[in-house]
Amino acid sequence: MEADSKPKKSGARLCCVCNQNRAALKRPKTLEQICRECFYAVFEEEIHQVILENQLFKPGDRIAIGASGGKDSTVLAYVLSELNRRHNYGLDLFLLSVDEGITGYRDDSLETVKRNELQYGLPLKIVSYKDLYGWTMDEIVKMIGLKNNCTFCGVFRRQALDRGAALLKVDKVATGHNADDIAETVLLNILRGDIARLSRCTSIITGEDGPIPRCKPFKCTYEKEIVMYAYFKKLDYFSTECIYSPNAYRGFAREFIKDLERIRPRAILDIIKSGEDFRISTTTKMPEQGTCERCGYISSQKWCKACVLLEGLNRGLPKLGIGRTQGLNSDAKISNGMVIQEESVQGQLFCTNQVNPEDQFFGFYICKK
Ligand SMILES: Nc1ncnc2c1ncn2[C@@H]1O[C@H](COP(=O)(O)OP(=O)(O)OP(=O)(O)O)[C@@H](O)[C@H]1O
Repeated sequence: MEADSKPKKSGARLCCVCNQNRAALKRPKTLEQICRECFYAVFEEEIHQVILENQLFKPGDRIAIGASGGKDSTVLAYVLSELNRRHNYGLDLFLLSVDEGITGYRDDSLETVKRNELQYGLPLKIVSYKDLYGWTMDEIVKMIGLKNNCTFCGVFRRQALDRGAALLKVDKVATGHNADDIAETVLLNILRGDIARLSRCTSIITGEDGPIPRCKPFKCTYEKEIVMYAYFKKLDYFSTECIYSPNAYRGFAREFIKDLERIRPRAILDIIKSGEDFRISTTTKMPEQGTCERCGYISSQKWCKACVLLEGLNRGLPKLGIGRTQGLNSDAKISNGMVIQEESVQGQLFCTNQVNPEDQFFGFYICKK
């Protein structure tokens, strides 16, 4: 009889990486049986390689991590701090949070970010919709209901992150968008017939033509692995879904991808790859970037989307900015550097040259009536 040279451990499998320790989990991305220590190592090393291959950062860069308190951005803050120390990236890292004003959701998740600030020793900056736009999401939802509220939130958050990043004077914003998020967005853009957007959603760095570029170090990182990492490392994160996000269409795309992943884990990376290849072959052009005549933020239209949405809110016509924005964009007139609407408006718009010295983009404020 042949002698069994393998260590006997009551039916336990060995880690396929170190061949020493007992496997503690099956890696969702590769289905390999792996021990915890090796999982941490491969998880972090893959992110490090993505950062190097795509030259996401330069020594001396100031980087704001978009910190929502959720699993993705919490793991991102933790892993980036670790890699920065381990590999001497030479980065100055900051946490940047946007308070959308959602009671029972963002207020709680911001408490988590405040703890992360202390746990990881990263300075935190919080900017709020209320201060920037005069409206909280609670107030917006009260006015417009649940339908379409994600449009307001998404547009405002994008600008709010840029404005917070400008206050921190950072070179780049890193967000926790993961491979599942990107695959989902690829599918959604295809389903909407919006091939032109595949370029932006699959790019690991975006906004290089805008005020502050963004990057996604988790572009190739699977959501399930992020959850496992956070769980095993006992990271402090907030795990409730937004109370205002009944985005059914995205939900279907998400479920579809999860089903595909169960059958074939590589499907997630393959969808992203398909999105990238579409990008190469498409001749569809994105609109040219200019600046919003009202607030100075980047825009391909006369007015940026946030100004159009705000105008609707302030005029008590919240649907104004949903869908096509052409009307408002052709209505606005400029007089002495101020934007004047032809019709009388319920909520008046005031433009001012008194720019907050710390704020590079906005030279106006809007008073809500
Ligand atoms: N309120 C916010 N403040 C700062 N950054 C944010 C905020 N909301 C989202 N982000 C950034 O955008 C990324 C993607 O946001 P999304 O809303 O898809 O959340 P998510 O996939 O649940 O991520 P997370 O688990 O980090 O909340 C986040 O990982 C984070 O980096």
